[in-house]
Amino acid sequence: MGCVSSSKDVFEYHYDAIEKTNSDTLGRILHDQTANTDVWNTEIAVRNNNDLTENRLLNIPSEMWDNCCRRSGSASDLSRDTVDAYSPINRSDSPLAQTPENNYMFGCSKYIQDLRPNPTLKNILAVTSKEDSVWQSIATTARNLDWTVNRVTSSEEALECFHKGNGVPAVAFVDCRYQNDKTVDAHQIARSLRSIRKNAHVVLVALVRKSFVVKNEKDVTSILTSGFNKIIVETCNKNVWIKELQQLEKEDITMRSMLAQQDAVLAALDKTKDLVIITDLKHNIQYMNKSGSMILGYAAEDVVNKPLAAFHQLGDIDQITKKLEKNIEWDGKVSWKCKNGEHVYLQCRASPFRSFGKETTNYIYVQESIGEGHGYPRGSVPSIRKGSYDLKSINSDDFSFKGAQSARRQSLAKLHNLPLEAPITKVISLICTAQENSNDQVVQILDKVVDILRVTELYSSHLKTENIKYDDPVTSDLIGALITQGPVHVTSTRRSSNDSATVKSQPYGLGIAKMNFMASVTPQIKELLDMALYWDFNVFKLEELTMKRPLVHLGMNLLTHFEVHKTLGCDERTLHAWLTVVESHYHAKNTYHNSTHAADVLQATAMFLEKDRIKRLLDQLDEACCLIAAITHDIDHPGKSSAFLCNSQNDLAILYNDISVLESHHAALTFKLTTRDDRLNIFKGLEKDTYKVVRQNVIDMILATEMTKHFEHLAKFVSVCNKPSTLDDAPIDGLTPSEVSPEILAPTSAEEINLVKRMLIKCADVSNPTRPLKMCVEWAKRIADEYFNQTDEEKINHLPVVMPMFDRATCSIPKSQIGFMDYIINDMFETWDSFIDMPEMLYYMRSNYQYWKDLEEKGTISYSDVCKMPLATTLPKIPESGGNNAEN
Ligand SMILES: Nc1ncnc2c1ncn2[C@@H]1O[C@@H]2COP(=O)(O)O[C@H]2[C@H]1O
Repeated sequence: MGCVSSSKDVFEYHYDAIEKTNSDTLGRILHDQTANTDVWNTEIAVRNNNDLTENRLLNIPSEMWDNCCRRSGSASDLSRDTVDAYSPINRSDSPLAQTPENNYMFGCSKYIQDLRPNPTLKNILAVTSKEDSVWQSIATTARNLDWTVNRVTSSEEALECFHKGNGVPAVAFVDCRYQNDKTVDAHQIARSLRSIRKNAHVVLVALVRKSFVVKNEKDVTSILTSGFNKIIVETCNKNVWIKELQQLEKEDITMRSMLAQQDAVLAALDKTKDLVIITDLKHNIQYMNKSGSMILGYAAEDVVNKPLAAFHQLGDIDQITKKLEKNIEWDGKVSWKCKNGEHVYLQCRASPFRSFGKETTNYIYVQESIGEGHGYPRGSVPSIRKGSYDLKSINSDDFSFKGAQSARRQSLAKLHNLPLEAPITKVISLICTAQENSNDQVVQILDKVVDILRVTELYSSHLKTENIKYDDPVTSDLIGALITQGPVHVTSTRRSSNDSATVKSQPYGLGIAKMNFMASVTPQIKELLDMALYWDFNVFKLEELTMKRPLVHLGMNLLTHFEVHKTLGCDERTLHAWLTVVESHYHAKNTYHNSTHAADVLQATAMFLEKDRIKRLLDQLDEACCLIAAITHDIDHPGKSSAFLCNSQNDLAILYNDISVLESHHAALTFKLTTRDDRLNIFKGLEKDTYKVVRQNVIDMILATEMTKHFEHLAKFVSVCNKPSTLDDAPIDGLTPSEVSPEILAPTSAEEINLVKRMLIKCADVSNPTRPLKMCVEWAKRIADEYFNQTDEEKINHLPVVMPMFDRATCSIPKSQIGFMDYIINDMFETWDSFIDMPEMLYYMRSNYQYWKDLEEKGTISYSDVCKMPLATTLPKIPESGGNNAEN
């Protein structure tokens, strides 16, 4: 049997396919682009005694029969001049429209043989004005083979049969032997028939005289191009008709069944909510279903034959197509460009498709159906999606819990129909849609998911000391205390008689601010401040050199470096006065929460602000806010935790209703102090609206330092901000910034920038474990000391002991540091480093961690042990130095 091809290599390919598939009905056509005329150049290969030979038979003008595909008969058919042709697969009105580049093979015999033709299709219409012995032979043979045969005598009657629509014959035999017969006009019948889409698959057979085929190639072409599929030479030999009819049944009618099924599949694809795209091997779109058109907003003609990449938002289309070309399925999120400029981000499965044989013929992209308004540009999803929340069909079993679930989902469905645009309602809708087609187990799990999502504090951690399994009790105490809001719920409610929150250290007084503050500092301090923008800056040395006034010194240095006074429109004198007053409101007696800690946080903040990524994101007003927040974030810290203040019913806890007590106080006091005296009011020069912005920003950042919200802030930052930057030059996952979708790019919205600023101050606030070892250990001792003081005071005053493990005599300092780093520091700083790129910070973090681990292995190391210990001085140098070496 044969195949059709316009080029030798394709022919050979086809030859191979025939051999591999044992096909006896393969067909293929190539549009001949080399010819000037628009023709379908066809060749036929014939298997004859297992040898394949190639014959050129016909060139068929494509304008007459645009999707012709020719198939040879068997060798014996050819010898008796039977020419078969069929063309049903690629009608121009088919969505899979044929294109010059696009070649379709079809008719793999195995595939066809597997398909049983619909018996109602064994239905012949004989169109002839003369019922002679040839017709009788055809009719009798056909009826013996269980065909239904009807006869009409004119073109009009024949067309009426097709146009009526009921019981359209599968095969029409048209008598073409009498060229002058006006009652049966073969060309008119063929053309009228083919002009109606539903008749595209009717097999039209021309009954001709032998002389017609032998002598008249032009007429053969003319008959075929008018729409006939087959030309059969007249004969009364019933064996020939048996063979023809069997062949018709086995191949042509089956092909028609296949095509009907294909139409049904295409209709189904048009009805599905999923977005379906089919491409050819060159990744040009051949088909997009109606959902696709509606979701993306393109008409079929906008996309057909266009490269898929043109509708793709991400630069990773190459990765997808490369996988497909290796015959590997691809599963993931794809961002498609809509006609209106928006884009939709859909879960997509892309698969290679083999029509037959071993070679891929197409690629199919199926995008997960998602509910109304979820991911689609607004207004672009038409009523096709209506009813997608009809949940009646889900689990209509009589189990009562299912009934309850169903009712719940129905009420959720109602909720989704409200014009709510909140992301969480979209997410819940998506889940409900997913539940529609899920099994009971998945439905129950998704119900739980919905329950979790319904709580408002989506990002807040629900970690509770009672349900976290900590490695050791010190960690449990520390992390539990840090992340738990409000008072500790224990029986004792006795109020502290010695409420340290009311005890403030004396302010230093304003003094006389010099215009050139730096000129007044000692050379030693000046030298130290020259290192203010290095990560190993020694803030303890500054504390010592400035007699515990590091904040004013470092503050003046860094605020003028960032020209904060210019941004705020104030003079240096005001800046100095303000810093002096702020520093005076830090409690020098606190071992940790004193102005040295504020200076340390300020220094870390300034370093972060110097990072390229941050510089590109923040403007000067943002920078000023960050620095101001860092300076004031712990102002008037009593050296006790919020929990302590709540438990002791401190005035601040009462004022702030046990909610974010300390952070609220730091923020409120910052503005109270700053604005009550013009001489230190650094905001005095700001416009009203700008002041509002600054106030909001500073408050937001100070409140962000509250550790009970740590996981909430971190999760938000990770989910929203930790993406590649548009402005980064370095390739991101192999993509250049221009190839990366805007939606996965660096944050730009005000809210996203806020998340970055929150993360920035949070990291600065707890950066001490990422400092050089000497400083890291000093901070660890200081915070532990402060915790011990609190425990002591709690015990003395019979208050609930917030962190009982933090007992000066017994607490293991390495354990406390390992716990703090395991739960709070390591993940946060890995995340932050991946955003700002600060290798020295990570280097110290990791080596300090190892230091604590090594110590821990030696057994319990108490506070006094750590105080006595000489520090390891042989730490390896950091790969890329962030500055001088504080170890020295
Ligand atoms: N090295 C450390 N070890 C244990 N806890 C710490 C350490 N550094 C900071 N913290 C805690 O983290 C908290 C961050 O917010 P605060 O400054 O209010 O109080 C801080 C301390 O309670």
